Amino acid sequence: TSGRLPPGPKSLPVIGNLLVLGDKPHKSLAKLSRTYGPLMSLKLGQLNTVVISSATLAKKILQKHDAHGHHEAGMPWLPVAEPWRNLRKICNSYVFSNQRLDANQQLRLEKIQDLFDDIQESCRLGRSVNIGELAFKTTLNAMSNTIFSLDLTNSSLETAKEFKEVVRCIMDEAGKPNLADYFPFLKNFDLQRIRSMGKYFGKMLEVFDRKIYERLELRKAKDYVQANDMLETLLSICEDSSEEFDTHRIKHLFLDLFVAGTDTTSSTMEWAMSELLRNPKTLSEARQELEQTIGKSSWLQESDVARLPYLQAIVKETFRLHPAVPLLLPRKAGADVEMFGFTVPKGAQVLVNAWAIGRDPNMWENPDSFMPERFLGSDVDVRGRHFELIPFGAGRRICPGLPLAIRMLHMMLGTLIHSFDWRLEDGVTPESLDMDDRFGITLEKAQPLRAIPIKL
Ligand code: HEM
Repeated sequence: TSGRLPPGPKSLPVIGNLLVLGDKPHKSLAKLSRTYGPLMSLKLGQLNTVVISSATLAKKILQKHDAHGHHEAGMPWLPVAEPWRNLRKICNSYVFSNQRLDANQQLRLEKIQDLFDDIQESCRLGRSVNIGELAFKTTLNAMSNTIFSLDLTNSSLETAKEFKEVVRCIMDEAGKPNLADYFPFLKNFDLQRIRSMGKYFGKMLEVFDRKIYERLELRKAKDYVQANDMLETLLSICEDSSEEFDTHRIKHLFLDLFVAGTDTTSSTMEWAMSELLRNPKTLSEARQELEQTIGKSSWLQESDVARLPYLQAIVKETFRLHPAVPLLLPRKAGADVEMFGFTVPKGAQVLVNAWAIGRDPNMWENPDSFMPERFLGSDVDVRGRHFELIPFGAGRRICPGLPLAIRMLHMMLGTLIHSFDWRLEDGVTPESLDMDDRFGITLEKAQPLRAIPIKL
């Protein structure tokens, strides 16, 4: 191998290119890639980092299987979350499968109705609402309902057996009960047997059941707006409950399933509404579609979404411009990888700039404009098959919460549009609405969106 690194800016000793990142790394990296190309290398501190900024290269890196159906693409990327394979398996087959989500959609609809009631109340009082906060509360509640509702008592024997197998497999792997300990939804599954697996396990289930419910349901959504706050809460539950809890794993699990799911979904909602308020014509077209498709007075159901192409296009367009996780999750090269004559060295961190890819002028016409129409009659979706639009990543690390997030977004946004008209606060016009973003755990709006609901 030539050992030649992909092109990139000159780096300083010790800190490397850390300074070029600034507080909006997705933007600084996109800008740098216009100079150095879609395969670019930097040094973040001592860490070799390769940044991918085109759909073509993202496809190469993220796809597990190559086009010819060979088993592996042959790229030795170390999955960062290897121990989570089993968690993912559970997620995919039991928590977020379409069958399960269809079965418990009523539980989410209840939370959508709460959302409606909250807005209705503000309507009556003529007050503005904080869209992100409302979306946050709704997502969090709908998500806990979804995740904790998992009840295998009604499932076929086969499913139950399979599930048991997965649980056993997880426990064998770690040599002691651990991962499975933290799933409150296991309470519905052969509880006696699980309890008998250890004091540790049983105690965990009890504590989590009681405390998580108390805290998630009763505290105000804004208390959780900071991911760290959520984390502190969870850690404090663990700390004052037992000396033995493996806080590291708990941290991961809940970060993954709650913080990852809640902040991302609610901030996407906030972006979508912001774009609609900036584009009143789009908003009214979306409302027309809803009225024509489901009528003026009925509730939007998850099953209606398939018949609402314009609403779907709005959600896609929001994902394109405002991917909640703009750099996806970092990958690591497990060995030297040759690419287009360059070497991505072993151990290098690989970032995929989904934000830059969504705005790549080579892929998108008028890349910076909000134009949902571009998706009408196109089969491009966000499920990891079209690499110009990968807000959920792609390949085997693709976001496991995608099916839930998609349902929640269409339901929340659809309900907001279908049931109310919206006005910006005094002094704010569609043109002057602040669309600045802030890079953090998720890419969120720097200025929270407030809007005034009006009864239709
Ligand atoms: C708009 C909503 C969401 C967006 C944009 C989003 C985006 C992402 C992205 C980009 C990744 C990394 C994928 C990669 O690097 O290839 C990810 C991972 C993950 N997401 Fe989501 N997500 C969303 C909602 C959710 C929800 C609702 C949940 C759970 C209820 C969830 C749970 C997770 C988990 C557990 C991972 C880690 C997977 C792993 O490490 O293998 N996400 N998400």
